[in-house]
Amino acid sequence: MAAKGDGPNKRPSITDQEALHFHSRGRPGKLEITPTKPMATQRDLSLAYSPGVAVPVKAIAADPSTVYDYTARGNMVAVITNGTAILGLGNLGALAAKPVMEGKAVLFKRFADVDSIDLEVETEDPEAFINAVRYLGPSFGGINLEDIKAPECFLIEERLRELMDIPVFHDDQHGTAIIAAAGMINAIHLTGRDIKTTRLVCNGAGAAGIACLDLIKAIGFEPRNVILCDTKGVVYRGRHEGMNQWKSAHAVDTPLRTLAEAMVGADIFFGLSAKGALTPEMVKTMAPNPVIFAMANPDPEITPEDAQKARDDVIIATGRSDYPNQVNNVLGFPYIFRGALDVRAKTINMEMKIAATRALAELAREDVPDEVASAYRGARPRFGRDYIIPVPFDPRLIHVVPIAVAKAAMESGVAQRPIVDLEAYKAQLSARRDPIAGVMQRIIDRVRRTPRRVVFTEGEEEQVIRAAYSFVNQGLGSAILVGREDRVNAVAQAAGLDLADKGIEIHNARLSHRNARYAGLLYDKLQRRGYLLRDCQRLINSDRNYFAAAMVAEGDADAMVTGVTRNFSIALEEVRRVIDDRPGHRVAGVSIIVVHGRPILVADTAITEMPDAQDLAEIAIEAAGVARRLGYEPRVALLAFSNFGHPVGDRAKQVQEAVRILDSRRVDFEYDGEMGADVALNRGLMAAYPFCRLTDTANVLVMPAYHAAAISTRMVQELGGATVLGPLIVGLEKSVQIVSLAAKDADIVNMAALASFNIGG
Ligand SMILES: NC(=O)C1=CN([C@@H]2O[C@H](COP(=O)(O)OP(=O)(O)OC[C@H]3O[C@@H](n4cnc5c(N)ncnc54)[C@H](OP(=O)(O)O)[C@@H]3O)[C@@H](O)[C@H]2O)C=CC1
Ligand SMILES: CC(=O)C(=O)O
Ligand SMILES: [Mg+2]
Repeated sequence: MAAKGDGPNKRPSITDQEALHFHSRGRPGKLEITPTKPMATQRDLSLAYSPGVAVPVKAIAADPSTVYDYTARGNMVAVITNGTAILGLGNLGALAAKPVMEGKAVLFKRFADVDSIDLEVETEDPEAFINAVRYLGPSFGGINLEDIKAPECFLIEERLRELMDIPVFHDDQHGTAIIAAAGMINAIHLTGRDIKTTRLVCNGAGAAGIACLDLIKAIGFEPRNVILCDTKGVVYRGRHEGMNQWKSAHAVDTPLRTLAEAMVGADIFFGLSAKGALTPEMVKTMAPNPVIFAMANPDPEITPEDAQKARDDVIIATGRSDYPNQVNNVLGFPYIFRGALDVRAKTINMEMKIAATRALAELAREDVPDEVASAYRGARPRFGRDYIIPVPFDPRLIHVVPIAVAKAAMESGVAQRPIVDLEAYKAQLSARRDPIAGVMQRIIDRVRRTPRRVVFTEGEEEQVIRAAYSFVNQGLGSAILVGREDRVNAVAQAAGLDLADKGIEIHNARLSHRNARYAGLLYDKLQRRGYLLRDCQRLINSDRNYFAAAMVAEGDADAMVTGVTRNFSIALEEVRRVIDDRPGHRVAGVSIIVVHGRPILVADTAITEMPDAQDLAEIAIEAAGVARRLGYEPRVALLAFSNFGHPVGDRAKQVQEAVRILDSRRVDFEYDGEMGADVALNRGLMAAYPFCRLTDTANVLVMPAYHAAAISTRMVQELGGATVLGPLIVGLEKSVQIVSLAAKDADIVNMAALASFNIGG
């Protein structure tokens, strides 16, 4: 299993020992169950369990459809196997299948927020297996059958589909077929073939092989051009040995008898059989520009190295994540079930499978975001021989494939709960994958309605150019890039982006006719701080932060985004030399932390190192203002290490004083303190202080000092799986946001949207 290499498209090294350690470290295995409701108090217990639980029981008994309102059924899929065809390792039994099934369950969650549990059923008797599964229907919204060998898998799936009123989907059949067909559509396109005349050989006549042939024929392959092989060779009409009805359906009239004979002149090879089944000699006999999908796991029918050694014109895909072109059902099952569950589809039919296939094929042809480039270890993939199918880490999959599947379910009449507003559905889907997306969506909607001019300061950086392009392309506003025109255009061109087409302006700070005006503005501000006019001219000419900030200060742009080439504090210092604080406001940093879909604002995460009581009160007011602008009614907790006077400490006294200042200022939002973070965020603990003025857990946390704020936000990000947006700068007269040095194009777009939303104003 060891693999070697580094750099783009090279195989990372994984040893057997690392794989075992990965599975055994910490809590053994890969998944655990987390409750979605609080279980802290006696009252919680009474609601969740007896007596409260009796109420939904009766409601469901009276109206079964309410099970989706009161239980987790609607988002719960069972991954079920008997372990008779574990990957390409063969029949190793139900117990040995558990790591793969746990893996499928976590992929469901990771990629599509579908909850899932693995069930390993110890029987090879199809009837016993069917009975074990059929009665589990009430527990689940869908059944994902996995690694059950052919031909029993066909019988089992067919019977369960008849018996159960929820989607039953054998992933190795249909998941594999969908991904393979999507990759194949693109490979055919790239090699200029016609689907009607393309010749395909499929080695492996089991679950995956048979389903692949069913699907490719449904999308246009001529049956006479498709040859199926198994351990006995070609499946020809009239063959008796090792046959079954599913193989017979794909048998052809042919004198060919062996895989080697079938491969002569073949355009495409599908390998769904076993390691090493395809030899370099066979590859040499294929048609020009041959396409090889060696999909056996974990070891393919032929390695890409051997295939490429045999033919330099080959397009090769495998089922593995450590080579380019991973044709693996992980691209399908999470998203297909997502779409099916969301419309409460009765089944997953051919129309839904074809819709998923086409959506995946089309997505691979689009420009890819930075997140995909990182998954490819920095080498941004472009549609072509080494990128015919999206990568599993593509963040667009979650809002592309489920929508296609859901629409097809609605159009083919199997959706029990059709979705009317597909745009809103798309936003919900994005939020499942990226918690910040939910918070951002309302901002994006507002920004779209009042588009602004945003200056992207570091205009020669590729991720900034991509962000500016995407900002305009999404209809969020217009973009100005600061940089040398020839450099900006060269980077844009290499990235395949036409800036002129989007009306994106480029301003070279050194050559701009506005320089004198901007230098005058800066001189007005800095002349009594030791700066000469010529110093100001030099700063405007040579430093993009000064130039862009002056542009915003002078009203030539509405907002500014910077930060990918300079440290946060340095960039902020430069901006503040040009842009004043907003009168009556305080400049502060507010971060948005999202954990389990719950957004919490934390301040001050950027500016005042050791705030006094007055500072803390002002920070609370700014942070509450941000919460309101984001659409949340603020409940502000002023934090300390103590709770309402105990234990006593100097910092705590500052916080108590800040609360008194807020009292005297009669602010119009809920606040209280001092309290610990646990009391602020846990209703049960807060209940121990019945005089606490917050009506519910806090959604704004004011930290006693910048250190505590910065340390705790980074800790929850690293240890607690939280997503953090910001710090957002608030309290400046003009809107400026500073991204982190590692910001990707999507992060920069988010910050540009926040800057346009005037979060900083
Ligand atoms: N990349 C992906 O996403 C996926 C890959 N796969 C891979 O496909 C393979 C088959 O899986 P699955 O269909 O579930 O398994 P099955 O047990 O249902 O079927 C296996 C099939 O492969 C055939 N076969 C086995 N060895 C050879 C060989 N050396 N030459 C020709 N045919 C052979 C068997 O032939 P016979 O009928 O004569 O016994 C049988 O038809 C596995 O390697 C699996 O990892 C499966 C699902 C998804
Ligand atoms: C990927 C997968 O499901 C298999 O190889 O069986
Ligand atoms: Mg499988």
